[in-house]
Amino acid sequence: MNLLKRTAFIFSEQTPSLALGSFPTKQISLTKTNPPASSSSRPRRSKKRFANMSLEKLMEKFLEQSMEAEDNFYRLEQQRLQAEDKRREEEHSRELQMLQMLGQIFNGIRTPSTAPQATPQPSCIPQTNPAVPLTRPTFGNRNHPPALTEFVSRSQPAGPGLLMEESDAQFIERSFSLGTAAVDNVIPLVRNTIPPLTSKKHKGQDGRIGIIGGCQEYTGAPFFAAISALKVGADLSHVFCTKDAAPVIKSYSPELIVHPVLDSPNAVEEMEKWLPRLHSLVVGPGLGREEMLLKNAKEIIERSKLRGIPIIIDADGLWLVAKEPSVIQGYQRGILTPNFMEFTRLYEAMHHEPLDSTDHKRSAQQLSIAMGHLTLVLKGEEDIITDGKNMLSCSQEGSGRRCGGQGDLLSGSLGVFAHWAFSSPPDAIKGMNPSLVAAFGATSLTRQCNRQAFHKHSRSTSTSDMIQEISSAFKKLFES
Ligand SMILES: NC(=O)C1=CN([C@@H]2O[C@H](COP(=O)(O)OP(=O)(O)OC[C@H]3O[C@@H](n4cnc5c(N)ncnc54)[C@H](OP(=O)(O)O)[C@@H]3O)[C@@H](O)[C@H]2O)[C@@H](O)CC1
Ligand SMILES: Nc1ncnc2c1ncn2[C@@H]1O[C@H](COP(=O)(O)OP(=O)(O)OP(=O)(O)O)[C@@H](O)[C@H]1O
Repeated sequence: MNLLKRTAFIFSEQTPSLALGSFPTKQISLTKTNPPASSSSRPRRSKKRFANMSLEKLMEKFLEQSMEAEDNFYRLEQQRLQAEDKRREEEHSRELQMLQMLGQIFNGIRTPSTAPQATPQPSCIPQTNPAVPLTRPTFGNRNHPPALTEFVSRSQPAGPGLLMEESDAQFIERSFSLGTAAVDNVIPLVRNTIPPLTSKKHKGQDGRIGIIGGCQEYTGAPFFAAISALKVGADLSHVFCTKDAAPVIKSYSPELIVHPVLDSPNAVEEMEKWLPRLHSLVVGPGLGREEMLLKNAKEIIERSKLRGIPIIIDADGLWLVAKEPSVIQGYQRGILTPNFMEFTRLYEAMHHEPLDSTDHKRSAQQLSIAMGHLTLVLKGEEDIITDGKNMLSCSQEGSGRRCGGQGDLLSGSLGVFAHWAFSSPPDAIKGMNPSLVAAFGATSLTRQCNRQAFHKHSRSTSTSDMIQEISSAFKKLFES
């Protein structure tokens, strides 16, 4: 009723056409109607009721028409999005065809007589070797080299069974840790990957991140990952979770786009529709270990690999990898982020022998190599980051507080850093593996958030407190 009174006030203060835009002025005249001559003799109350009744009708009509207008708007918007999707897919498939042709030409130049002829491929399903990253759109205001340059410079063979420059044993012996020096050496590279904030860009360009996870038991983990991605600088954050987890996750934040599809009968198709729009995928936070959910997650990983999307695998996603390493093995845009427990499980699954826990760096390197030089982030007192050839260690000061969910903050942020790093030209990161740079950015940030939050909340520090620190920790590390 208060709303009605307020509306009546607004209408009566303005001209009809200003008050209701395109709504017929006839209706407005209701509010302007002068009371009948005899009204002065009526009791004051009934006059009020009469006025209210007119307003109710007016409001009803108003609401009806605005709902109609809204419906029209959404219908048109949906048509626009569909057309946009189609355009992008065609563009994407043209780009892939071009890359495949260039790849063939390039192979032909390197080994003219022995290179096998690639069989023609359907335009929209690239058969690109997953070890060869696909180019992705670069940031608006940078003079990036053309796609060919990036393709050629990053198409060094790597992965299981592929040629490598040194033997695996040599890699291990040659391993190095940058220790504290890494902070000085790698942070500037992380900075170089961060897209500048300009008025020239549109929503989505700085990152559209997908999180696969969220089930009946775990709704916090995908939320932490998705909101962290937004806070780090992604424009849009999508969560693909089960039907019953969706309303819960939505209720935590209106800023997340939540798809209740992970347990639907056509889950994979539902999620795949979104892949062309996603820049990176984080698989595992709060996924759970139910067979059907793991199967859907596996299938979506396979389809994302075909599109060259950076894939971060954490938590229950690592459970899946321990059972079926081939799902991600050798994919050069894959990053695993195990805690020690998850690391041990993976190591033992790959090596079929107990982990020698005296030398974490060596074990991490061995596991990365066994996984086809996948980047591995072994979290702990010191975060060990390795792709089997190079090793970084992040010892940014954190705190002694180990509340659950910190790993989710890490994997969500890594989704964004990975997109930025893979979209940067090689010279911005001095030819370093983009996964390593991204992982270093995300671990430094997580630990800095932990430190800052602990400073304020000490033993009560929770992951939500850490997420509140993302903005200032980010500024401190990368923008000052
Ligand atoms: N709010 C939410 O919704 C949150 C939900 N989450 C979600 O929960 C799901 C399951 O994830 P998880 O990590 O609890 O499962 P799992 O790997 O079986 O570990 C279980 C046991 O392993 C041990 N352990 C753990 N870390 C260790 C270490 N560093 N070093 C050594 N041991 C270690 C420890 O054993 P204990 O100490 O009890 O002997 C622990 O109890 C997953 O989807 C995740 O995303 C979380 O993200 C948190 C916030
Ligand atoms: N002992 C430690 N000292 C300092 N930082 C640590 C320590 N252990 C973990 N961390 C940091 O905490 C973050 C999360 O690691 P953690 O091992 O808690 O992950 P997790 O168990 O996968 O988390 P989650 O609770 O989300 O599942 C990492 O950035 C890591 O650097």
